[in-house]
Amino acid sequence: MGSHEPLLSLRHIAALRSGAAVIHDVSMDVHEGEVVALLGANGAGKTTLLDLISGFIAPSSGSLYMRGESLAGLAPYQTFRRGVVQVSQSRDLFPELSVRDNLELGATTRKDDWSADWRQVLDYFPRLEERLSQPAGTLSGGEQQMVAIGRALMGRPRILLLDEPSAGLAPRFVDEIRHIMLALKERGATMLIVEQNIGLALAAADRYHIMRGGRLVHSGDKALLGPDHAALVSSYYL
Ligand SMILES: Nc1ncnc2c1ncn2[C@@H]1O[C@H](COP(=O)(O)OP(=O)(O)OP(=O)(O)O)[C@@H](O)[C@H]1O
Repeated sequence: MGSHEPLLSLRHIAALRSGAAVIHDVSMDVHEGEVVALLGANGAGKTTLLDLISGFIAPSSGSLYMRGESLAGLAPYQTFRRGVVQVSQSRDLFPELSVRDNLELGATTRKDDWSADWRQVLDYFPRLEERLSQPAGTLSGGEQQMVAIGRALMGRPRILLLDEPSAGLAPRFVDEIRHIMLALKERGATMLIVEQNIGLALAAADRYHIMRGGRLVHSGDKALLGPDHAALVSSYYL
């Protein structure tokens, strides 16, 4: 049980959706402070894998561990309390509630003082500070994504799962997402990032896995990828 024990560990995970096998024999580790990109075409199983880690779906076989403790049978709120925080593609904001209330919801289960995280989130996303009393539903898609990420950070995640944070966003918001990923990486955050934008996914990544048909078909170190990385990575999608 040294410091080399992974923060998150998946072993031979399989899963069904509506009775069909969609994840097959996936094993992977994410270490503390590591950023891992999960790549692959639509339908490869990336979201399902994040949902398995968060406890929204139970594996049909295999095991999941957080620091050596099994996550089997835990409900999503229990994995959340262990520090697994997912920002789903749908963002799941409360559109009628203010930006402030949406952000604070991320900290409701915390007993400690979260004021430093509040300050940090507003430093990351200054445009949210100007909109704190606005209903979240009135924000642009990019701003809503910032609220979703900010709310996740208010929970002080041990591992942040990001599902396609740039999907549908205008280029300037994609740049902001890149900036925030790099800033989080700089501060030692542990992240598993699903992203169709390969360049964005790899910007902060240490390692990557490519999924196809519910399996990991290729894995590697970002540092070993050459300048043609997008072509190389996408060649595994087909
Ligand atoms: N609720 C569901 N019921 C049945 N099948 C599903 C369900 N959700 C996903 N699937 C199927 O599971 C497989 C994996 O889907 P998943 O959404 O995990 O892929 P993905 O790689 O995240 O793709 P995308 O980028 O489109 O979200 C696909 O074949 C998909 O059709």
